[in-house]
Amino acid sequence: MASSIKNLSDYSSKNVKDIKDSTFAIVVSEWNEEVTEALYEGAMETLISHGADKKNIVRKNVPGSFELSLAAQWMAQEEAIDAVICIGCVVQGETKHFDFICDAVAHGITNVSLKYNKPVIFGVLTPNTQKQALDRAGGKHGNKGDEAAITAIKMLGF
Ligand SMILES: Nc1c(NC[C@H](O)[C@H](O)[C@H](O)CO)[nH]c(=O)[nH]c1=O
Ligand SMILES: CC(=O)[C@@H](O)COP(=O)(O)O
Repeated sequence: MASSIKNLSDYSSKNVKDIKDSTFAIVVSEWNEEVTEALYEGAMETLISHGADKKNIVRKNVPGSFELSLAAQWMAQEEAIDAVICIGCVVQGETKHFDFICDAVAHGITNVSLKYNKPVIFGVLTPNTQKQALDRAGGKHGNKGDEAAITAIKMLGF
């Protein structure tokens, strides 16, 4: 369902797990920093508003979204981490580079979650334009960071 129809920040909080003792790693890509910082803030606000303790949330930065998979693995292998949230924004350019990054990150993050048997959330925007990115980082279509955080919480309550 397109974000234009379902706002990324609209979700049900029914039966959400108590996460006061849950630990989260948030890995943030530095590419498109204006967007990824907004996504990070959305994810943090959502986790805290649902009862997460700031001392149980660790943030790590990576240069770009392509590096999210390895960083997610480094965090997921830590027994103390219950869930990993990956934050990035890959904007279509003139070449196929966009396709390779998006494909690598989607598959890489999925593989980490399956390997370590814990939620590793794909909080990565893949817009065609910077405007589409901003619309999904706290703009008219909500905040992908909110969606990523509530997804992590719901998966912990599976
Ligand atoms: N163009 C974007 C990139 N490119 C950088 C790659 O993610 C990677 O860091 C580089 O290829 C070296 O391995 N990254 C983004 O996150 N967003 C982009 O729009
Ligand atoms: C997703 C990218 O790496 C992209 O921004 C690079 O732009 P270009 O394809 O024009 O080199």
